[in-house]
Amino acid sequence: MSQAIMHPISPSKALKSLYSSDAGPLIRTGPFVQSHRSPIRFIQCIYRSDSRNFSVGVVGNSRADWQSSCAILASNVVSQQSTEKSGNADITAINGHQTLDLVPIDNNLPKPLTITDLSPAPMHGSQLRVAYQGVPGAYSEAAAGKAYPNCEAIPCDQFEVAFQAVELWLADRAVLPVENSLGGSIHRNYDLLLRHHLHIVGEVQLPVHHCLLALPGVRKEYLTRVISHPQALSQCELTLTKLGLNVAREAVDDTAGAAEFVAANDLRDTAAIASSRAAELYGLQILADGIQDDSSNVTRFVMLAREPIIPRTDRPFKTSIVFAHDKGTSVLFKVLSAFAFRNISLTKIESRPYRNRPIRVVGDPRVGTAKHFEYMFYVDFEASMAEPRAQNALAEVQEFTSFLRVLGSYPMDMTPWSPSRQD
Ligand SMILES: O=C(O)C(=O)C[C@]1(C(=O)O)C=C[C@@H](O)C=C1
Repeated sequence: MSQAIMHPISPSKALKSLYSSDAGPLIRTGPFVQSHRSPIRFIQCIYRSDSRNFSVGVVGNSRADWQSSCAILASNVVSQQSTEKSGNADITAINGHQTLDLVPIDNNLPKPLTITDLSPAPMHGSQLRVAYQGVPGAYSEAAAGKAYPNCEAIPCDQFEVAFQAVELWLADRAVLPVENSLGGSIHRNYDLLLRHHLHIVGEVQLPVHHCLLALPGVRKEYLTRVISHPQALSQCELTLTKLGLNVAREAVDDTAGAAEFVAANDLRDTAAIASSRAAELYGLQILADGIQDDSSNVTRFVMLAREPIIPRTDRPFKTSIVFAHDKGTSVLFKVLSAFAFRNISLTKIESRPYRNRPIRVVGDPRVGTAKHFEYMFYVDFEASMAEPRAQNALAEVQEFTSFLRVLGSYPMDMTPWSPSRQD
């Protein structure tokens, strides 16, 4: 990962680039995007091209088309690889349909995306550019480095800007926290996943080891305030009290930003909760090490890209979906049973307000009416969209839902567990 300190991208910079001539096209794709009972159109990005363009192959309109395409793509791994090795440029029509004339005429035509290409390299030929929220020394920067070693990490001042950076081709990927084992879900990113149309292409789980940082020479007794990201404050809540730090706790945008703020403003009464890398970068001393309330404190990040990856079955995959339904929470059990019957484990369920229709009024107006809150449900399950059982489960889920979108089907982070320090 690039070691240079970079300044975060701000919303105005991201927007300006929208109008600059060299900004690439904003292309949105979405497999399984279904809205209010319209037929599902199964779309898959199957070809990639040179620098700025890529084609989207429309696989078909029916679930059967999608299923057989997935099966064909999965079973063609070997034959496709050997075709490429032999230099034969002929491409078999997918699922028997003559979808596109793909015989290359010159070298600028789109090149086929190979099935092994789980996470395509940057199309501009340089280092992979990975947007994250925060400043250098933030845990999100470390997560970007774990997800994409040797990447160029691009700091952004807000989560929203990281999404825009990818959409506007300023970055190739975004790496964003979605949940922490102590602090819980990062709701903002769940809402942004729905509002934007990026695809989840991977996940990383990062052990988070917090330090209490202050200017050199400052002692705990001088402190009147501790500042950090709200997640970090909540992850260290009990330990701060045990350390006798019953002082004001103030939230700022990110942990490393808190360290930078203490250093830049020469604050001798304020400490920051951040990583040891932040201490190094901003010249602070470590007053206390490992102050998270649980030693196995882990944050889960997702990697986002403009294009989905092709799901596989030769390694553990996870799929993330979001859905809403017309009949309130009463059908939630039926929806979830679609997974239970197929022995598919759910690893996460989250609900957020259904902002299009947050309230449903029920009951008899003569007696009184109850106001039920409506929700969007986010579910992660342990299966790949290339597996028929996952496709069948989603077909069943679709029967009970008014909205269903697959956010991504991606390899699970299977890094061996080591709660030792990683920051
Ligand atoms: O502030 C940072 O360093 C971040 O990367 C953000 C963040 C978060 O949003 O949860 C990431 C990991 C830690 O859980 C604490 C904070």
